[in-house]
Amino acid sequence: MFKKLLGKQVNINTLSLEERVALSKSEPIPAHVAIIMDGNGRWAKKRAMPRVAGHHEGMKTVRKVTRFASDLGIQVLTVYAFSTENWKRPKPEIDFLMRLPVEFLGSFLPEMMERNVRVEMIGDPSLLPAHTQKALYEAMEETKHNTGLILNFALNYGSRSEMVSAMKTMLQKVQDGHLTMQDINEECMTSHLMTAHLPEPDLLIRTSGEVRLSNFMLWQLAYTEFWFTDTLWPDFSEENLLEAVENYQKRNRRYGGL
Ligand SMILES: Cc1cc(N2CCCCCC2)n2ncc(-c3ccc(F)cc3)c2n1
Repeated sequence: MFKKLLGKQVNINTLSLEERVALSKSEPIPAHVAIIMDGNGRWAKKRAMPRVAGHHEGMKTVRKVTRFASDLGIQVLTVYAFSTENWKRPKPEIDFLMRLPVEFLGSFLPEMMERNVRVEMIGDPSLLPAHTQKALYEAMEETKHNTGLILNFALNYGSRSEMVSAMKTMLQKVQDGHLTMQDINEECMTSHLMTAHLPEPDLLIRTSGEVRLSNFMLWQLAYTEFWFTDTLWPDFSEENLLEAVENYQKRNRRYGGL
């Protein structure tokens, strides 16, 4: 890929990662990047390892990508860690997955504090085990004043249930006289979603070659640029994230206009 540098066309494949980062930071960085982290089971299967080994490696990739996103100046990184549909998986796998937030936060929280990263979540935490909820709430409480990257975990999250919940709240407000029918519009709906305080995603990345949304942020992704890669999530690198951002920066977003 070629980029303009000081008036000259530069083949970025000849540059170091650091040089490409510096070049990328001279153009608009996507404020909000959302990632559907697929391919963990396949990664493990390719190595004749149990599925949970892929999930554990995938957790390390979350740490690596968080560091790089923070260095790039991305403001919000939303990662789809557990969907409402994932409860259908075998119990031992769910039990393992529910321990990953505890391990991640236990080991990475000090560095996130150093990096001024704020931990947030979207989804319904009430069904998560007590130890998972405890780790989450403690991390959100400890990082709530941080003003750097927002690391936003989608946990027990499903977009359709999020939208139904928003509609029920708006309907209740109309019944209670706190809203009128005229108040109900796209902005009102957006303000009743779990992501109301966040910018809409500028870039969605999905790994492992799957090309679908899987009930993820369906309302919020209306004008988001999509970037799909065959790379399995545990193999996803800083280079892959940079490539997605460079590709994003080449696109001319029209939001439906000309
Ligand atoms: C359920 C689950 C699964 C999970 N995977 C690893 C990444 C690939 C996708 C599925 C498996 N990861 N990775 C990190 C977390 C996490 C969640 C909340 C939090 F506050 C800190 C870390 C996580 N949670």
